[in-house]
Amino acid sequence: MASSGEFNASHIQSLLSEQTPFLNLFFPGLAPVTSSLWALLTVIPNGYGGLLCFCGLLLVFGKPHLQVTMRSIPNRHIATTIDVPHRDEAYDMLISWVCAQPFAQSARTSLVTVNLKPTTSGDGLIDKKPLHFSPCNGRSYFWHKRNLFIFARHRSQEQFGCTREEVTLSYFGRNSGVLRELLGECRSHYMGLVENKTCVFEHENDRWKSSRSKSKRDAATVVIKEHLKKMLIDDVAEFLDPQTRSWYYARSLPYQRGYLFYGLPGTGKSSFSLSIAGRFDLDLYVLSIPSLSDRSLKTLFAELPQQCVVLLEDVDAVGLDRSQGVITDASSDGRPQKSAGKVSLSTLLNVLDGISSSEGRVLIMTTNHIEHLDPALIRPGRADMRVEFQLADRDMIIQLFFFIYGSEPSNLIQRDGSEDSADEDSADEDSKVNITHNRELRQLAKKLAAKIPEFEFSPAKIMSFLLANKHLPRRAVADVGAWVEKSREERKKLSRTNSWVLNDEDEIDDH
Ligand SMILES: Nc1ncnc2c1ncn2[C@@H]1O[C@H](COP(=O)(O)OP(=O)(O)OP(=O)(O)O)[C@@H](O)[C@H]1O
Repeated sequence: MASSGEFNASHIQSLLSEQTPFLNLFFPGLAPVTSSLWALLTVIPNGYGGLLCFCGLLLVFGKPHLQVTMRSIPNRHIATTIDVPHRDEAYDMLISWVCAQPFAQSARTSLVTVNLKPTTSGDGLIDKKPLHFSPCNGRSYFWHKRNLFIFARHRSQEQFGCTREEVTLSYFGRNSGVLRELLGECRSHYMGLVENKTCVFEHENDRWKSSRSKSKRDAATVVIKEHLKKMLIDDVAEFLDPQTRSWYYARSLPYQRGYLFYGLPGTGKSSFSLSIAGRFDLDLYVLSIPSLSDRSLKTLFAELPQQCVVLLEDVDAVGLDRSQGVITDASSDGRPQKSAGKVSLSTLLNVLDGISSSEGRVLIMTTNHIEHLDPALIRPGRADMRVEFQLADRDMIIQLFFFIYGSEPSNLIQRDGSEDSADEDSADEDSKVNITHNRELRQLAKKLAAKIPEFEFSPAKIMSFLLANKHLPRRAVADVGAWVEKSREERKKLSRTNSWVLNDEDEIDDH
């Protein structure tokens, strides 16, 4: 009579032999390996040993699948998760908070980035190229307010070299309020970082991407005619007033306002747009028409938030033809030229008026060539105000001088000498030095303005000259005559080169 041990061994042996074809089903192509392994198993007399080997094999071959399952169990049944889209500002909020946490410093796989905003340290000094480490390609566990969280981030390379990123935040528990609270904390942290800054968004692959946060630009730092500056700021303030919003809604009018800033390059159109966004604490969304297609323009406009400033640069680069799929546009010299995949006028007009246009939008279009714009683009409703940004006149030159060399209010320049002497009589020693300094600055400013011809140079050009002498106002005044001559020479040379290029192009076209 066979012992029970023998019976069990032979029973298990036969059982296992029956599994071989079944195993081949799971590991196709590995028949030689699996059959010899089973042969090995079947000669093991002890059934438990065989079972152990079976489990071991399962572990070896099924490990990847097992890992995924084990990982997804807590996610599905124990944890609460929030996905954070890569291109949304919520992502910046989360990442900037994560970077500041101790667990981010000790993560085994990190992503290091330079210049993640902002770059100013606590004491107000610029922290040059700070490094930021954030956990990457994996999961990081961290405790926060007695809850265990998982920060998971996976970066992968997509087509055309784009990086795709998936970020999730989970916590072990079923109360989604905990995650929302943490994200609220991330938001407060981020808002603290961007306080007194203007968030600038640019486009990347048809999506908005927060590109940088810039210190708010004070309107006083952009030198344009005072009455124009005041008119524009008052107009935007009035538009953004909640009462105006109700007024628009009551009449079912689209709550939008458009401006056209035109003028030569370097006259402050973009700078003033930035200062408007900063003044009203709005984000700035920058679109450059030459780098867009019809499709991307539509997508980007559809994704604009409710209240923001949209800066549409170089609108003269839009197609001249109103039809879809336009093939002509205006070149910088004004002559139509062939182009492909550019924004057509009809698409631009549609997105400006379309239902996808955001409410409370302040649209600023800029151009160097107002004469090339289709009247439809700049009619009231699309461009409610048209403002010319001019080359520097005497007043602006003096303002630029004080902007660089001192904080003297520009209206002091208008005073006559008698007020100076009255000031001087009542001043103590320290302020006497200041008054003498101010008086000298005023005289230097007037001299400089007398040497630069009005309406010939852009504020940007004069600014760059003054910046080259930023601590030397007297030298600036002494050198300005030579600078004017040199700049004129350069301009002549440039226009000669341009006309050669144009003539050459004409000849090529004729052939
Ligand atoms: N009116 C101005 N007051 C102060 N700074 C100015 C002014 N105009 C230009 N600048 C300076 O010159 C540089 C270029 O100015 P900005 O980009 O605003 O000019 P723009 O008119 O928008 O030029 P473009 O038409 O080429 O886009 C900036 O650094 C800005 O600070």
